[in-house]
Amino acid sequence: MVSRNRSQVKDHLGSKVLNHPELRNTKATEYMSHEEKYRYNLSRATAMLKLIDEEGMDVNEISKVMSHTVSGFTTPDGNPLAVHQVMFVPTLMNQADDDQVSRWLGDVFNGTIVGTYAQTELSHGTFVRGLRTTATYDPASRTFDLHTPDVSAAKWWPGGLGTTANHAVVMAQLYTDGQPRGIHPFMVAIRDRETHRPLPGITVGEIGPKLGQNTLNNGYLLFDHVKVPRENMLMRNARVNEDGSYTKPSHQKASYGTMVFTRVAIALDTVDALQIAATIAARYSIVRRQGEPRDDGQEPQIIDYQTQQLKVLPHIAACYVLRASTARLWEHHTHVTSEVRGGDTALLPELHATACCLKALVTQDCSEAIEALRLSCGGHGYMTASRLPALYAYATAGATYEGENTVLLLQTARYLVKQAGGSHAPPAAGSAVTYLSRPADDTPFAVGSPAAYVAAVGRVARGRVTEVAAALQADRQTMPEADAWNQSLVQLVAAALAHGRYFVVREFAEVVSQQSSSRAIQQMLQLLFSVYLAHAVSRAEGDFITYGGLTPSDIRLNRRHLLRLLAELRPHMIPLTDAFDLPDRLINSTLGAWDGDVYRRMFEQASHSPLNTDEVPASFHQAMLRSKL
Ligand SMILES: CCCCCCCC/C=C\CCCCCCCCCCCCCCCC(=O)SCCNC(=O)CCNC(=O)[C@H](O)C(C)(C)COP(=O)(O)OP(=O)(O)OC[C@H]1O[C@@H](n2cnc3c(N)ncnc32)[C@H](O)[C@@H]1OP(=O)(O)O
Ligand SMILES: Cc1cc2nc3c(=O)[nH]c(=O)nc-3n(C[C@H](O)[C@H](O)[C@H](O)COP(=O)(O)OP(=O)(O)OC[C@H]3O[C@@H](n4cnc5c(N)ncnc54)[C@H](O)[C@@H]3O)c2cc1C
Repeated sequence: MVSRNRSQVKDHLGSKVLNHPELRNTKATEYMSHEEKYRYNLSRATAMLKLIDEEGMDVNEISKVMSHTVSGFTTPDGNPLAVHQVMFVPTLMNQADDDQVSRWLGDVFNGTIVGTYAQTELSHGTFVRGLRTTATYDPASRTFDLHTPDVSAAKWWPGGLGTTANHAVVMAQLYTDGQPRGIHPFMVAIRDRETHRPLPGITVGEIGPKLGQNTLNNGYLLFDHVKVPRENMLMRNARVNEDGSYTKPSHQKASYGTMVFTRVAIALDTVDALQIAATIAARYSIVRRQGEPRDDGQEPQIIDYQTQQLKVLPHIAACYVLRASTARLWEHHTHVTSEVRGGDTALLPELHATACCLKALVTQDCSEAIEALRLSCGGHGYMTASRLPALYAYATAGATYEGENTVLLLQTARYLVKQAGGSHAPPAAGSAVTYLSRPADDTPFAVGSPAAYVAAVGRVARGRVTEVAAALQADRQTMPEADAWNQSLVQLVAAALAHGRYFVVREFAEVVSQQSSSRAIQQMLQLLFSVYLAHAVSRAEGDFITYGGLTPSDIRLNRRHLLRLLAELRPHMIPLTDAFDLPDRLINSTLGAWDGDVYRRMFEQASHSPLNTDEVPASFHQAMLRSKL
């Protein structure tokens, strides 16, 4: 199938998804019960899966239909099949051997097997090595015994596990030949394929309400000595032979591959949520007029307040910059994964380090930005029907799942300090860390020069990383490793974020320089880039003085420069958000529709409140009168 660019995919989806017979008629779910919401979202998620199958979509296209933009329309309260599609299927494809793939994938694609990715336990999420579910091999029966030693080791969180999945990839501590072999993946049937009842030895259920995505259907799972055939350990990487002998994987962390993939997918996808929020806030900021009338007798559009421009416009620039860098990461992931499948794992450490820091940077920036955009819509931004609360709930979940952000930044920092100290294999050509082994870029700072800003961002990253690497090295001489590491945690996290910021701006600088289709587009990209850079400096002025070579006078100039740039960007705000190409039904917000008919839509949504059905609700007689208030 010919690969389509993002916009073409949306056009294609526009007809396929929005007009799909089982998807086109949407219902308001706000007043549904938990169970009704689940049923509604599950039936729509199933229709989407069928569509993916009928269309024969490749992974890039699946990523678009599973994206937040589309899922807000198909499964507004969370997709109970998301983890099946984004984690379970990719795990089978990348970690099952060829025999296993041919054994299971037919049933996965015909919908007989529906799965989840069961890793996190009640007492362990971050520290994967600490998981306590065991898989003990018995050569006599050629089975693994899967067991949950106590309730704190119950699997807790997996999406779709609650009531949807009948299989799980279970991450468990492997014991064979009496030896612990670390965490490995096992394909486990948890519910009967026909009756959907839990299989013997399995306790399973749903964990309860959350901040958002309540139909993601997160669940719990316990095993009471459940026997699993030897052939159900995923064996593309490590193997357990019939006699119990163990063959190591080609890379120690090969079984963590699904997490790398999902981090990349989350980074890419969270920008979609930001694009929706930015479109809503931009449109509302034009429609909304409030304040002392101006010379023309009209109250001002709120976007003409300088403070409102600062709340909205830098986040539109961020949509462009983060979209470009996460798309590049996605391409890089595809390349490295094919190398790893061919047995060459040389690029894996850096991919892991980059995926960790971009997932963290993007989810952190996007959740902060969406909250700022929600506040920019005043009271109406607090309404569920604005869609902004749900967008925030979605983005902020990304800061926790698939590796809590602080923990992921520390993984990146670990790689960076090793590179800075020369104790890691030297980076490959084109690596994102070569700047650490070169002299600092001494391009002098000048407002108005994106190249000078990029150089300063690079000096901050270099300064942060080398400083913390030196502090760590010094502490290691006087205290145990764990204490030395803990002593530097805050600075390590800051160093990893600074490195992530440098990655992002370098990638975008390249995108701008390679753009040749139109001078006007290039100028617009340059303006967006300038806004992003000036805003980045304004958010971390101390860093740019300490490490970036900026003076207090540069900082003052940058503040003024940013405000001038915002005024320059303001007339382009609507075309720039229209260019995200988001149909109203995908935006699904009272405040963010293309025609700007905000107030009529707000009344229309209020008419759905069940409390408005009767002029005097029954509760008045039942509660208020009886209690003689
Ligand atoms: C054709 C059909 C195909 C289908 C394809 C479908 C495609 C769909 C596509 C796209 C969809 C996009 C849109 C959708 C977007 C998403 C929607 C989201 C919906 C909801 C989904 C919710 C999902 C959430 C799921 C989860 O949360 S699962 C649980 C995740 N858990 C974690 O992430 C735990 C975090 N902790 C860890 O990862 C580890 O514990 C640790 C912190 C890394 C430490 O590990 P460990 O203790 O084992 O490490 P050490 O022993 O200390 O060793 C460290 C060394 O190891 C290296 N390392 C660590 N990890 C990795 C790795 N992953 N890879 C490589 N190397 C690794 C590290 O660098 C150290 O190396 P050293 O050299 O320094 O020693
Ligand atoms: C909506 C949602 C969906 C999920 N879906 C799935 C799923 O499908 N499958 C699955 O297996 N899991 C899933 N999870 C679980 C998720 O992956 C974990 O919650 C996540 O990895 C964080 O782990 P934790 O809960 O143990 O956090 P904790 O590690 O307990 O974090 C608490 C605090 O401790 C800090 N901390 C912990 N360790 C360190 C350290 N070494 N250094 C410094 N600070 C540290 C953290 O920074 C954080 O501030 C989901 C979670 C959510 C919220």
